[in-house]
Amino acid sequence: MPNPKIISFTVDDVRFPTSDDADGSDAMHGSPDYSAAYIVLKTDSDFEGHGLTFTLGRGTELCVEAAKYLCQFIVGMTLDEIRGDFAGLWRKLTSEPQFRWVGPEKGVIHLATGGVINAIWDLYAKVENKPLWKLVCDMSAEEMVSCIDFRYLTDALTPEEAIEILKANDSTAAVREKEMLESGFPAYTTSAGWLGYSDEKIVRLCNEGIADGWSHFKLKVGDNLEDDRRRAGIMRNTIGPDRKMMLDANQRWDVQQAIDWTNTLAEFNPWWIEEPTCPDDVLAHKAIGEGVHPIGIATGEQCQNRVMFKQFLQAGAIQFCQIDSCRLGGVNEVLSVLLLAKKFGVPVCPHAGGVGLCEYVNHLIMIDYIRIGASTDSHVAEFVDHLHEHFVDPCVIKNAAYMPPTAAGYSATMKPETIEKFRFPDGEVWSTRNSG
Ligand SMILES: C[C@H](O)[C@@H](O)[C@@H](O)[C@H](O)C(=O)O
Repeated sequence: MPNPKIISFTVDDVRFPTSDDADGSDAMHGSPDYSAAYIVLKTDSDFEGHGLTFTLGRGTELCVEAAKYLCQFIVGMTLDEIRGDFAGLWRKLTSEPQFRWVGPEKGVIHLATGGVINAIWDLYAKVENKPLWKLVCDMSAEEMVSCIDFRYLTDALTPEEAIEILKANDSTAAVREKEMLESGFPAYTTSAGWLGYSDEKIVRLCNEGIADGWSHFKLKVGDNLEDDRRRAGIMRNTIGPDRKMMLDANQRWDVQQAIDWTNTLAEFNPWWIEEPTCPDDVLAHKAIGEGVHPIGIATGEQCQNRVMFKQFLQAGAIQFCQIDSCRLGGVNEVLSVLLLAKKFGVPVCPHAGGVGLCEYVNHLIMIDYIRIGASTDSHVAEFVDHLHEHFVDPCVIKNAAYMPPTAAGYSATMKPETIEKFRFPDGEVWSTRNSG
């Protein structure tokens, strides 16, 4: 097996201007420019590792600087050295004394950790000539668990319990892998329900979604209650009584407001309310859940790290666990949250509304289904239909299901022409705007 050594890196700020009809618009962020700090690890061979952060607009500048800082620590390391103690490297990066203070394990520095760690996984999978999901699914339970830093987790999950969870699924994993290769993992669409869309556009997109086989639709809410009642009614009427509708408030409310607003929309039979309040407030989610039952509580896209997820799960504060492939510190930390969710019996429904997130998530749901969660009951992964054309290995959706990626790596590689055109500030798209 080749053993490339990381010898240098580049980190670019790649930004996509908001689309005219406001794809991506929500109650807290408006219609942002989707962006990425795009990391390329270069080696002494032809192999490269590519990773990215999902960021909005100018926030990318901070992620670029943080990623450059972290990359310094892996230059000079061989892949064998990294995989020999992957949890050790993860601990080293997240515990770096000069930078730990600006986290720890949250915000810009943790987004950058995720980007760098995922670039290493991309390199690792390319060297093994496997898509990332297959690389991880082929690991023994012990190997997989050795990638995880269990610091701060052992009151809820020990390495021994994690190994037990994985081993209990071993004998049936091959059947699930075959099933994924044949029919894929169930997905839901957010693309019909952005806040900036007209009523007519919601109806048209829902009808197109139904024709394409979608059975789960998400609606952004939280800006104006009357508008939300009208829009939720339109979506429910268009998709009919049997398809699922989910609501997403992007952290807009305080506790009582969240309860009242959600209950006003209860007549439209939503399945979950997502991010009703501050993403760090475990007890508030618990209280909202009690106040809106039987509507479930979903959160995770801004859940900082495994420790926060641990508390949401321990407190019974969420009914849907929305891991985020870029917010968490890479595959290593994602694995720990998948295992925690399995232990607490909460379905994992990954967040993917961002650039590159669907491409990453496609691998993570395969790992969860084949080796960890092992169920599609109430498990459904987000799909957002824009910006996939910039990726060399874009996700594939068939009959409203994610199909397992087939190319080697972790699917974050962007097309060279995309980097050239959208790099900030000198790419064609931005230099023309800036001078205009
Ligand atoms: C700013 C982004 O578009 C978010 O609105 C998006 O990630 C969203 O919360 C989602 O659930 O997909």
